[in-house]
Amino acid sequence: MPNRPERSLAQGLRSVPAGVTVRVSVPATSANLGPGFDSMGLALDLRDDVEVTTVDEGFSAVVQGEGAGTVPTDASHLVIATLRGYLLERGWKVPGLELVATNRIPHGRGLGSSAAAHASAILLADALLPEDERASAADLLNAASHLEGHPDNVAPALTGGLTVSWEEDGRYRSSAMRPHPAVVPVVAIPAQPLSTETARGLLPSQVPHHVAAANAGRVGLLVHALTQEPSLLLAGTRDWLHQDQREPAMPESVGLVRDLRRQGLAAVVSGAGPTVMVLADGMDQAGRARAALQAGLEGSAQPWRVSILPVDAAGAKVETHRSGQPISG
Ligand SMILES: Nc1ncnc2c1ncn2[C@@H]1O[C@H](COP(=O)(O)OP(=O)(O)OP(=O)(O)O)[C@@H](O)[C@H]1O
Ligand SMILES: N[C@@H](CCO)C(=O)O
Repeated sequence: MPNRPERSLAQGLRSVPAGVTVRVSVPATSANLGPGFDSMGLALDLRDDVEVTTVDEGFSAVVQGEGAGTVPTDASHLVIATLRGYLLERGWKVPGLELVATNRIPHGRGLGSSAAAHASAILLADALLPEDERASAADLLNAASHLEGHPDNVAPALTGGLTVSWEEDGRYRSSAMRPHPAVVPVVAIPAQPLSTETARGLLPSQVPHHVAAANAGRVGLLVHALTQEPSLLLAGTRDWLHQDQREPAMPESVGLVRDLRRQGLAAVVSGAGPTVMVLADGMDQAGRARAALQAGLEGSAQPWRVSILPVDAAGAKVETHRSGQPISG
């Protein structure tokens, strides 16, 4: 059978043959959405496209767009390293890879760039395997979430739309919903990044019971507001668990969120920040949110990109091409 992998007796690993091309396209995501820390996420219409081709030897990456000139272009590239690690866990290896990434998701801004990279790697690795070796969607979500450390970005990156994720007995799971069509995300993305690791380091290990209870109530309301009644988004996005605690690392963003909320706009810190996102109720409010963001950022010492970033409903897309055969979805 053409392209059938051969067993490597030396390591007991099977090898993906050279000449296989796989492409993946994964959307940006905004996690937390206010009170849903490490559980809620929304896919946004901005994509990273990654293509890998298996070759006889060597690992190299060509990176265009976001991260070009800063991320590694050798075997330590996040997608290449993650892809190889996952294949190894599955009992496979790849002799060499050429990767071409067209990145549009800015790094370290709270828009799920690392989750998109982890999801891309797992999907690409899975697509390189023969069909009878492929994992289920639930297993792919679990694997990518473990790499990320939490599932809130990975889940919407895979399924699109709005997701609620949870962990049970060491396994990550997720449920996807369709957001109400009136919900329009508006983002303000600063030039200066903030690593998720730094932002997580500012969180307390414990919170009072009444704080946890208040946040839990707002998450329930948030799901209702996002899917049924967007007029409740301001109340539904109220958080006490993480945004204020992270203010020292992103004072401008947290100050802007407060200012916008006082104006009646459902503003949140996107993911671990420092991007600020307003979940607007309809296009008129989205226009007001954009103007309010621009006004609030006048005089900032750094440039910000303010734009409407619609919800992505499609999630990740994968295409495979096996030596000479047409690309298949
Ligand atoms: N497409 C990519 N290719 C290579 N490395 C990447 C890619 N995307 C992210 N990274 C790595 O991940 C880092 C950013 O991850 P980090 O978790 O700090 O922020 P984020 O994922 O953009 O934001 P958040 O998790 O808050 O949504 C980058 O600095 C880079 O090292
Ligand atoms: N829930 C995560 C999202 C960023 O990866 C956080 O806020 O730290």
